Amino acid sequence: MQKKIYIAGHRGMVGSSIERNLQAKGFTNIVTRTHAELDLTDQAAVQKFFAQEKLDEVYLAAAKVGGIHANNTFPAEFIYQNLMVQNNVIHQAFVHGVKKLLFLGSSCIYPKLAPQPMAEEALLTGQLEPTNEPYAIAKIAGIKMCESYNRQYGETHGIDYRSVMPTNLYGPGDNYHPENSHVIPALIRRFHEAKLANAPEVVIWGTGTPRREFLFVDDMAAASVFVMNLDKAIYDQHTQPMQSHINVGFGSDVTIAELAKAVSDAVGYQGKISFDPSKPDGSPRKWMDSGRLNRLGWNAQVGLAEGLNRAYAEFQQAIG
Ligand SMILES: NC(=O)C1=CN([C@@H]2O[C@H](COP(=O)(O)OP(=O)(O)OC[C@H]3O[C@@H](n4cnc5c(N)ncnc54)[C@H](OP(=O)(O)O)[C@@H]3O)[C@@H](O)[C@H]2O)C=CC1
Ligand SMILES: C[C@H]1O[C@H](OP(=O)(O)OP(=O)(O)OC[C@H]2O[C@@H](n3cnc4c(=O)[nH]c(N)nc43)[C@H](O)[C@@H]2O)[C@@H](O)[C@@H](O)C1=O
Repeated sequence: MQKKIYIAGHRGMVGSSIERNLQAKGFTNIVTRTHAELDLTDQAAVQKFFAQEKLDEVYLAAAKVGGIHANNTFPAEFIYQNLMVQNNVIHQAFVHGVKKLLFLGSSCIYPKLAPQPMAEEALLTGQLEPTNEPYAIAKIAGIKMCESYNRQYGETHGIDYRSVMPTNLYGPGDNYHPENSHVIPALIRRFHEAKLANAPEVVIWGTGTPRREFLFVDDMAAASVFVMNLDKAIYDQHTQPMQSHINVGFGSDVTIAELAKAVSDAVGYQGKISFDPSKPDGSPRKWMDSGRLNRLGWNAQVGLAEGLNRAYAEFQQAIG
């Protein structure tokens, strides 16, 4: 019989891509619940769900997610909801005999001024970026929770809980909210609306100088499935019990000004691009060292220009 796999957050950008990836590989025994059907911050409901379902594997892609403005404006929601979701899912997975779990963290776990590119060893070596510190603290707790359960129960209970740290993601299923989204969906919407309105100028938040590394979501899903299925001896050989997370990046980064030009090209907007330095820049740079994952045999496939074209096509479909 096929293993029974739960994708937490299957309606989100990454969770839906993981579901498509697994379906394409022939997996049919996939369990999902919408947020309305199962609120993962509700401990009793999560306990009941795991007791009923008897799962083999869990992809934990449900989280409270947003861009720099949302993180800065709703810090209480970001720390509370993320800690609750991951505590409930990881703990109930353990209690109900789930052997394999993959936790999705974020590149914002690393110090604001970490040496670039940021290797896994940079974790907990310095101050975090203030705009997303509460979210980052929750994500660090998730990594440490997986590691702690492995250390205490790995041998006795045969569990193997892993963590991947995605860089900034984009693609089909993204959140295109004008204020609360990440930069790529925000700019796709802004340039698209400016093109339709023949607006002479589009304003980009911040100075345009921060650098970001962008990964297309289907690459992230492929990396998640790859890491989940790595042989334990190989995974253990490339990680350490208290340094077990794996970075997932594209390999190179761009400035926000360069990104804005690339998005305007993808959308076909021909007006002026200007910057509003009164808006926060966030981290100056978050370029990940993905050498650990590359040595394990995985590399990103979708470049930024192609990924932006695909994201814009999906955005146009989504808005009808
Ligand atoms: N997008 C990015 O750039 C990055 C994402 N990540 C991480 O990747 C993972 C997936 O992110 P992404 O797909 O972009 O996020 P999305 O917001 O697209 O998806 C998250 C999903 O989780 C669900 N969810 C949130 N809270 C709950 C809850 N209490 N109970 C049940 N379901 C819930 C959401 O449902 P609903 O919408 O109904 O609330 C949504 O479907 C997250 O862990 C995120 O932190 C890491 C780095 C970058
Ligand atoms: C993935 C990551 O996402 C968040 O961090 P972030 O990397 O700062 O992500 P962002 O996409 O929101 O911004 C990237 C850069 O882009 C600039 N920028 C310009 N114009 C817009 C704009 O219109 N919207 C947004 N959001 N940013 C803009 C913005 O000022 C910043 O310099 C974390 O909180 C955390 O959640 C996390 O892990």
